[in-house]
Amino acid sequence: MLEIHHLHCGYGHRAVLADIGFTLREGELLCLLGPNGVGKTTLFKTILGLIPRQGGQILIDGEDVAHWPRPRLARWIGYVPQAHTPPFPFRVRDVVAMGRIAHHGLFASPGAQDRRIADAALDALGIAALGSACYTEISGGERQLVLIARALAQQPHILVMDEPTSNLDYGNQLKVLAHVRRVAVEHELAVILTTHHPDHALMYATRALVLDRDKRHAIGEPEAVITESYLRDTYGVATEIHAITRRDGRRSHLCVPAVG
Ligand SMILES: Nc1ncnc2c1ncn2[C@@H]1O[C@H](COP(=O)(O)OP(=O)(O)OP(=O)(O)O)[C@@H](O)[C@H]1O
Repeated sequence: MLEIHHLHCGYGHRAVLADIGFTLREGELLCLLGPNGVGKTTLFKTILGLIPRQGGQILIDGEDVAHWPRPRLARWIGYVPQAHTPPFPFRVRDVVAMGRIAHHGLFASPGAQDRRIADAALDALGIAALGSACYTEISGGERQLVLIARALAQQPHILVMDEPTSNLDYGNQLKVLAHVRRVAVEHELAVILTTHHPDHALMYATRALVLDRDKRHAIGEPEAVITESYLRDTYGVATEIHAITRRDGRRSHLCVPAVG
């Protein structure tokens, strides 16, 4: 669904990432891991057309998006930004309904069906009770959940999420990742998200894309690319990655610090 070929990203003459390539298929959840400042958000902004690419191709459904008008791109890609400073004190329910703008245009009011979709997104994330609250008066974690609900209400084909769990409590981190994973499978949504937690990728991702300090990248099954040597070389910490069998019999991998 999304194909990235030899993509070069950066700001003006400043190169940040070079020669990035990967594909993202429907139903997939791709986790992007890499150290602070390596260029994860820059990659997302380039895919979203928020900054011009420095080279390469970004194809959606086989077509280069270089000259796509913004509304067409918005019908395909939903975005959950890293941080969001609310400009106006909208009600939470209205912020989520804004996700429907991609389908009807900026000046159309959301209809009953749009309201139902927005309310269902709030409900699915366990924040239906916040619907009437003022967006500027809820906590950072609640705001993050609202932005995720807005992106899901948009019903895009591709969902790009920049550290969607960074402000969430432990329970909400797991609930959001499990929900997004489920939506990806059930609605053939292609998801790419950044996280700083190897376990998020090991537990929930279908594939992982890892960037090292030299900005080289590797993509593959999470346990194939998130290795003890990658974590040691990239983050300077010793870890152990263990294969586990869960009580329901499913196999998984977990990363634990190797305490010296
Ligand atoms: N608007 C900008 N103009 C110029 N350089 C920028 C701009 N925004 C970010 N950068 C630089 O681009 C590099 C990559 O930043 P980016 O935000 O993409 O990193 P990141 O991997 O998302 O980091 P983090 O994990 O800390 O969120 C950094 O060196 C940063 O200083």
